[in-house]
Amino acid sequence: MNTKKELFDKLDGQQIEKFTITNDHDVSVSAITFGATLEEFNVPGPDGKPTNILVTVPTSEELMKNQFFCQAIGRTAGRISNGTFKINGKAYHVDQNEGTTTLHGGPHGFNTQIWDGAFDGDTIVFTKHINSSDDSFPGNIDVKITFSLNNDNELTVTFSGKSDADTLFNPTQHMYFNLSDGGDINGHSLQINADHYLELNSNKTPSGKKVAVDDTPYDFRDGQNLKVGIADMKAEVGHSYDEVFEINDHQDDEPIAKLSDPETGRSVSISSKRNALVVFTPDDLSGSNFMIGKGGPYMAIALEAQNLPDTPNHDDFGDVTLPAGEEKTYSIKYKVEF
Ligand SMILES: OC[C@H]1O[C@H](O[C@H]2[C@H](O)[C@@H](O)[C@H](O)O[C@@H]2CO)[C@H](O)[C@@H](O)[C@@H]1O
Repeated sequence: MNTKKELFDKLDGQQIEKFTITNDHDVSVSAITFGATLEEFNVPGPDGKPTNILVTVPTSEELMKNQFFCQAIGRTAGRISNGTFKINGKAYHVDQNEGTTTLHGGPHGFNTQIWDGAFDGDTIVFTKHINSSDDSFPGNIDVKITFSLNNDNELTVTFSGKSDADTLFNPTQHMYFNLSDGGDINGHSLQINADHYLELNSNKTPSGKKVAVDDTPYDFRDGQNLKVGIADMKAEVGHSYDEVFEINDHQDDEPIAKLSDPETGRSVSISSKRNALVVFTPDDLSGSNFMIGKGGPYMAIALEAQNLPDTPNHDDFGDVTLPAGEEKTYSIKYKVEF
């Protein structure tokens, strides 16, 4: 296992650092301190050259455009309706960044912060103290995000939070994958361990209704080709995937989803103990300066393991409260095969 720290770029005069871990199979992971962003998850290509299976952009400036490319998301992933929620009966209102909705932690979420970075052995450790006055959520919170890679080609991202007042904590990593060698994701296949998805309002906040996936393009239980799925979605629903799947009860280490590319033989299995996976297949990501030249339609699929969004506004969505003084930790594991 090798580690390396280098300068990535500068943002507003501040140095953005890049931390890289490489394992014994030439799989490597690089994260930068702006937005706790994963810039690279490389596997050896057929010619032995590193092939990045993440779709992201090459500068901090471009990350600022807010597409959330492979960035850390928090305090709360997904949308909070009207930026309003209650914790133990007390009402809170946080800053909105999408009309009346708070998306991905609002305008000052984890993805907008410059994190303090260091190695702890082979593990990349990013920390940040975020005041309530910085992001409008209740409680001053200490957050730690770690990225580790083992010799089984497993990347684990771990989020820990501790706040001095009751707050919400539902973080994720906004991973955009493309397992091809320069193509799109149309030939990829996706399997998800989910019997239900959430019905969404026109502003993409959950209506509260959970819908069975049976006989719909939302049924990924036995695996589904994405081109077929997207075409069926467009025909039956009117748009491609930007959906919240409720993950079935499962063993802790049983993957919740697997993305595979039959053409390159690459796959990523995602493990998480939480109850949701967001799947987002943007129709066209042209216009950004992508790291690996995969511009155009269906160049990436975002897979975001998290708790069901808008949690406190729905009785049966679970609990993402972080009580004052308690520490909560969530991990997401990505196992790559090639
Ligand atoms: O501005 C970029 C895109 O922002 C939204 O997409 C988000 C999507 O709705 C979420 O479910 C997912 O978790 O994150 C996406 C990135 O923020 C807009 O809906 C989309 O139209 C924009 O292209």
